[in-house]
Amino acid sequence: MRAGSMPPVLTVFLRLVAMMQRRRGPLIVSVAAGTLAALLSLSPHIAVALTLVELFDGTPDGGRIGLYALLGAIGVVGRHLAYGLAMLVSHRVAYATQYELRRSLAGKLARVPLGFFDQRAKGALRTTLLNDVDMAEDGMAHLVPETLAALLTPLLAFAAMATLDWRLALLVLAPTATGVWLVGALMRRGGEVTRRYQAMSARMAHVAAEFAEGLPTLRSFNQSNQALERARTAFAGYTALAIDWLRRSVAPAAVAQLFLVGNLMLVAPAGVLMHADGMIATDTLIVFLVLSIGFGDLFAGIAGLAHRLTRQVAVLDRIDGILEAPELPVPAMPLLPADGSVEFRDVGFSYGGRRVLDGVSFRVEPGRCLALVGPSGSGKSTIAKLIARFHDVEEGSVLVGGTDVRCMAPDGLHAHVAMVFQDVFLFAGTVRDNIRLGRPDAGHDAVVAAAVAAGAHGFITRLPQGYDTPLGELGQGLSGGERQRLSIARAILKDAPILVLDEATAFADAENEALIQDAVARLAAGRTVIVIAHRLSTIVHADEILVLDGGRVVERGRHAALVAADGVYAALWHAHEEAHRFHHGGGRLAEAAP
Ligand SMILES: Nc1ncnc2c1ncn2[C@@H]1O[C@H](COP(=O)(O)OP(=O)(O)OP(=O)(O)O)[C@@H](O)[C@H]1O
Repeated sequence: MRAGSMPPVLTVFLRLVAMMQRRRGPLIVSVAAGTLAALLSLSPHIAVALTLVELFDGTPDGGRIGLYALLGAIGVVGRHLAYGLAMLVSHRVAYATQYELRRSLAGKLARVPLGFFDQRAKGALRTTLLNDVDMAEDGMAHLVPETLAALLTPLLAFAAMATLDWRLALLVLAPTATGVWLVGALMRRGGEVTRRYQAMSARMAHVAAEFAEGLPTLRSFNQSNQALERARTAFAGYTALAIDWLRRSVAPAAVAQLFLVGNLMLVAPAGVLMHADGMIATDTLIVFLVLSIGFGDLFAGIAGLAHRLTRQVAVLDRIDGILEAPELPVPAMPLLPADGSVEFRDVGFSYGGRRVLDGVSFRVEPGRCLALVGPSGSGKSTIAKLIARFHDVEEGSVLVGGTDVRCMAPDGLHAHVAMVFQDVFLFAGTVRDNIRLGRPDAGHDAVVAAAVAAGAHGFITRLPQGYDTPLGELGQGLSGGERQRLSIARAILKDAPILVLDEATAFADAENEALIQDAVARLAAGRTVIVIAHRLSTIVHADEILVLDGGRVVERGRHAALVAADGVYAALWHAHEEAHRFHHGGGRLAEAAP
């Protein structure tokens, strides 16, 4: 937490207030109405006190007693009206702030480097945008006004009591103040436990999701016992932590609660002694006895409020984690790419201090094909991502169309580069909308032409509503190959001069593979292609092959020369030939590039 040694409750409170800062006026109205409501909650006590005073007077006046009863009743009604007003105003403020918060989060996500999404699970982002913002709304609508009212009301009530008799007023306050201090101490200790509790909940959610999604695969490999064990451990850990937390906090919380409402135990004997000594009048004693009961109630909710505030810590941390994420600097006068070339000049790059690319240089002329080959983890995908500026390089430079990507506006760069990755994202919308992501203003004919070229038209027309068929979330109901062909149709429609391709056929079946290779060949024709090759047969005609190992270029050249050199590539090639001795496909992608 940034606010140093400040107690977490206070920091969270101030952060919530800061979020609502722009709506200070309505916030003040809400707090004032909430305070009034809490003060009016004392009205029955005051009515009872005044009635008792009247009764002990010797000559009670029925009319006056009736008036006190009426005032008490009006107070109760007024309390509910004031509370309603406080909630109405604070919810309006909170919902408006929540909307702005979601808008700034979404806006921020549109500006952070694309590499930002590598590091976090998509589920976590969804949780922050939906659940965390909802939780923050609860914080803003309820916790801020209620906490302020819960603190202001006793202060005002105390001031009123002090005008009657300051000594008794202090006695009313003493146990409550001790209780508040205890609650604070409890919260400081509880902050760490709450964090651990939330981390454990997140871990349990992760294990549960993995368990539910992975169970079919695990069971088919007879490995479900292990997963079951992992899930059991997580569930047990969660329960143990919850019980530990309960054990540590219940007793101190009960003691704190006792102090918060225990003022009558002090005021009653002290008041009676003072009355016997003639230090206070009977009226004053009655008023204090009755009010000290109500005064304790004013504080009763404060422990609950403080606990709910501490639970906001993780929520606000996650929201701030997004809002404060660094953005890529965008040039004031962006330049445009001049052609379809791609060049790396001595590029060095690390992920969080771990070096993954070192001194990588190459140049692909417009319309040519460069293939990236190498073992898993050698840096192929990282090179592909740096072309689209998912991250900024640490050393050297990446040039697209002769222009450093850091000198371009993101829109300009993305219009110039199409990426087709194995991990196809389809959103809930029609097939047409999904293809149109490539060019939102494209007409029906252009969409169909792209689908035809991508070999997707056939299966689309067999769908119940053709191009208007709504796709379930993430394109459920389509096969892997069909999803890939939709993503190729998208890229064809986009018609960018540079294509970065993670060779998408690795997991397709034989029929799909042929279709996808044809589609990719049509997509690649006439463009600059940088392909991450998993199957060497598809890149034998590439203009240059870059062999990577541990983030360095260890060999480079054309296929024939590399095989002849008898180095790393030749070994990979022989292994490939061995594995595909009976396989006769391939060679089409690189043939398509001139
Ligand atoms: N977002 C990330 N954060 C941290 N490390 C990463 C990240 N992405 C990749 N890496 C690491 O960087 C190295 C290079 O990864 P990269 O994905 O570029 O390799 P690759 O050659 O494409 O591998 P593969 O063929 O398995 O896809 C790997 O060691 C990988 O673990």
